Amino acid sequence: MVAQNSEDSKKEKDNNILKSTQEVVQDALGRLGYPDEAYELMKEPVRMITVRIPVRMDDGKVKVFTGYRAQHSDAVGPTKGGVRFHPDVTETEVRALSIWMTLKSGIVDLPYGGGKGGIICDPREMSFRELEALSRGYVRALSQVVGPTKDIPAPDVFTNSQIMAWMMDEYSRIDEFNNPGFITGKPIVLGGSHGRETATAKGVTICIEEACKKQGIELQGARVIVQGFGNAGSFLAKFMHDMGAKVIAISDAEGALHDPDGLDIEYLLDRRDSFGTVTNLFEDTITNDEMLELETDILVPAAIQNQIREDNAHNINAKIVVEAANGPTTLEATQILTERGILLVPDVLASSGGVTVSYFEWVQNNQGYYWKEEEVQEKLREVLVKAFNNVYTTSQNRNIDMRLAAYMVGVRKMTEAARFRGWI
Ligand SMILES: NC(=O)C1=CN([C@@H]2O[C@H](COP(=O)(O)OP(=O)(O)OC[C@H]3O[C@@H](n4cnc5c(N)ncnc54)[C@H](O)[C@@H]3O)[C@@H](O)[C@H]2O)C=CC1
Ligand SMILES: O=C(O)CCC(=O)C(=O)O
Repeated sequence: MVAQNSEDSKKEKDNNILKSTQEVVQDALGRLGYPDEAYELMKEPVRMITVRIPVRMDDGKVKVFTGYRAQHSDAVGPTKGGVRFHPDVTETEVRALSIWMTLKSGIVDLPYGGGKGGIICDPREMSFRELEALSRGYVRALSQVVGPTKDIPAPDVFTNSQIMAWMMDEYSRIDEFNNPGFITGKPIVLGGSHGRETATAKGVTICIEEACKKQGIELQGARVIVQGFGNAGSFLAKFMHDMGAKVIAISDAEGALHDPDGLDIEYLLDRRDSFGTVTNLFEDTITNDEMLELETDILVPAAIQNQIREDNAHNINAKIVVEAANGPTTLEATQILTERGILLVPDVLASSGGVTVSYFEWVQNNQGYYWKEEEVQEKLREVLVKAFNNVYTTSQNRNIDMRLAAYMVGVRKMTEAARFRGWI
């Protein structure tokens, strides 16, 4: 009964996420003067695929997993976006995530539409061999509809460069030649790009720097809270620490650590496991909800959806909220934070560093010529600073919050492409 209830509540939350996304997309398109057809086209993915993947588990029994791939829009170019492995993945969540990927590509001006995938599984409870079989099975099931000119996957929650390597290998076998451009976030030796592993956190860092400049906050000595200690959160905590900010709290799925004098980030990075869990090594922890309400200068949700909601938004005690995660703040909470004068830098802008360097990886794969780390970092900064200021200026000029402004910037490319193609 409890499981049923929590499943229902997750479904309800995902429905709300999709509905809110559609609401803001419609508002953004309307303000730009596009016809209703533009919204009809944009409100759902053009293609939604469900796959069933049989995997022989280590105990000899076959378990059948359910996976999804949403291809939101191919108006601009191939679809692009990560694949998450998580027990709570739902079809609705993947649909919403694919719309956000179209917005991200529009905001940072990439030649892609949005895509997103997910498999309902708990990789923390699976062996290496089982994970490999699942990753390969997912690619086999989707091989007709993905590929370097069709739909290009990448890492997301609980997936990493090893999983990308297995997927790339499987696709290359099916395609009968080595095809690194099929997927991004690969290990460097298999055609991965320098800087992809840290790209999401680097992009968030650049947005924090820009937001601090606008709000007159000195980053040196500023207090920072980071929710989630995986790919996005742990590198972000490190970058903030290296830049002289004071990371006073971090968390993972098990709980949170708080030290008003600043945490020992190097030690925590050293001790975290491959799923971004570290708080289980400590006795003196607080909950994620308690952590979100601590007084701080900068709050970065870098874990999962629905963390800042109507019921806790009034208690958020930060000057800036920068969304590294996809969908951590509900629409109602966005409004409350904005009314309270808290600057919220939305996910579709703040977390777009990952897909930006994924694009660089794909370009390098296509040309077979690889860039130095400095070149990647320089290009990433150029893209993110421009995107941040574009969204910020739109928000100031139109007197709207940064989320709506980001959506206005993000919807334009896809809609213009669809118009030129004669679709709307
Ligand atoms: N990896 C990437 O390149 C990108 C990731 N993102 C987003 O960033 C967020 C984090 O992704 P990654 O760092 O890649 O994932 P990850 O799998 O590396 O780390 C996830 C972290 O979140 C924590 N977590 C999971 N459930 C939680 C809960 N209920 N409460 C608190 N913490 C919880 C985990 O313990 C772990 O520390 C996701 O929303 C993802 O979609 C966005 C853009 C790109
Ligand atoms: O790197 C990519 O292609 C996609 C990253 C992603 O899934 C995201 O930004 O949410």
